[in-house]
Amino acid sequence: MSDTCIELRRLHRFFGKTKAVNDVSFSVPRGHVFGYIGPNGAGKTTSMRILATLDLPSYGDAFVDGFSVVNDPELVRRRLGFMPDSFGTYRDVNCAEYLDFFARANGLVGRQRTQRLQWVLHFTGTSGMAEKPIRGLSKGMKQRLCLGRALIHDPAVMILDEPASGLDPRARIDLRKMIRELADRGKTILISSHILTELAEMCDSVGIIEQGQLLATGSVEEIQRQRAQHRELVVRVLDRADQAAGELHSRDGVGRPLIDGQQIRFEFEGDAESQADLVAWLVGRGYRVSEVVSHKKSLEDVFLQVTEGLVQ
Ligand SMILES: Nc1ncnc2c1ncn2[C@@H]1O[C@H](COP(=O)(O)OP(=O)(O)OP(=O)(O)O)[C@@H](O)[C@H]1O
Repeated sequence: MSDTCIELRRLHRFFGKTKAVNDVSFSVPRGHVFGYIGPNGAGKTTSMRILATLDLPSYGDAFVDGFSVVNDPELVRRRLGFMPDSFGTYRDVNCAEYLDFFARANGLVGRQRTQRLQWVLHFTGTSGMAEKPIRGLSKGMKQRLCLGRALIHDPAVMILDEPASGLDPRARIDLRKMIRELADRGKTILISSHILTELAEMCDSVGIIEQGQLLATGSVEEIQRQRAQHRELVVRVLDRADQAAGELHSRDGVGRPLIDGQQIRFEFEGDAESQADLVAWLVGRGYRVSEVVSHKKSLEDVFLQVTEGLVQ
């Protein structure tokens, strides 16, 4: 069994002039949760639909458990559970009937079907709702049921398109726990969101996409570390702040300084050592530095810095 379970290889999908997915490549190892993050219209759903064999690439290919979505869509479908961003549920059937229908559609029979159904109801916490009609379920419960539907044939790979959107905080935490547990049981999961912080805790790695292009991939820590080279510094001097700001601006790695009283605020590109060198240099130039504050970028800042928020 290969260690790579999901792979996008130079994937392209154009709709007329819109480059919805524009040369995207990445791979996800077996048992990992990969967060696919980007603003509206970035190309997440389009790539996920191609992985789920609901659409074809204009160019390039994608692989699920080693099988090509272009050449072996049937084999891909058997290995994959897809949860679209809006999942149709039938209002007048109950939860058990709904799941049973999809178990049958996936070819499960006899005891195997009954056992799988029981397990899915139990795992998704919907056992107590088994006999209840879907129309009375809360949004959180519907999402659990939809996750159950995607899980019913015990797929190796799960593709979840914004499953947390519209959920309350408690339901989000529950969803996160279920996804982590599925990964711990060996499933490989691709999950999308607009919000990096929503996925950061549960993902082994993330990919940030905007306007069809992958801007960054790696663990959240790696992406944060790369970007952490950019930090905001606030330096307070006791006098001559204007002059100090002018001198600072001429230094490498210093963005345009803003002056607020005796305080100078600027973007600084460098590690802790170069920050210490910068302060020593200021002191060496005769400025009396009374305070230095370094703001590390939050995950949201990192996301905003990577993407420009462009929508096509
Ligand atoms: N069938 C289609 N025909 C034409 N354009 C499309 C089609 N599907 C998607 N697009 C366009 O492709 C781009 C990417 O859309 P996509 O739905 O993949 O983005 P997304 O990242 O999933 O966004 P959201 O977070 O809003 O769901 C958008 O500009 C969208 O309008």
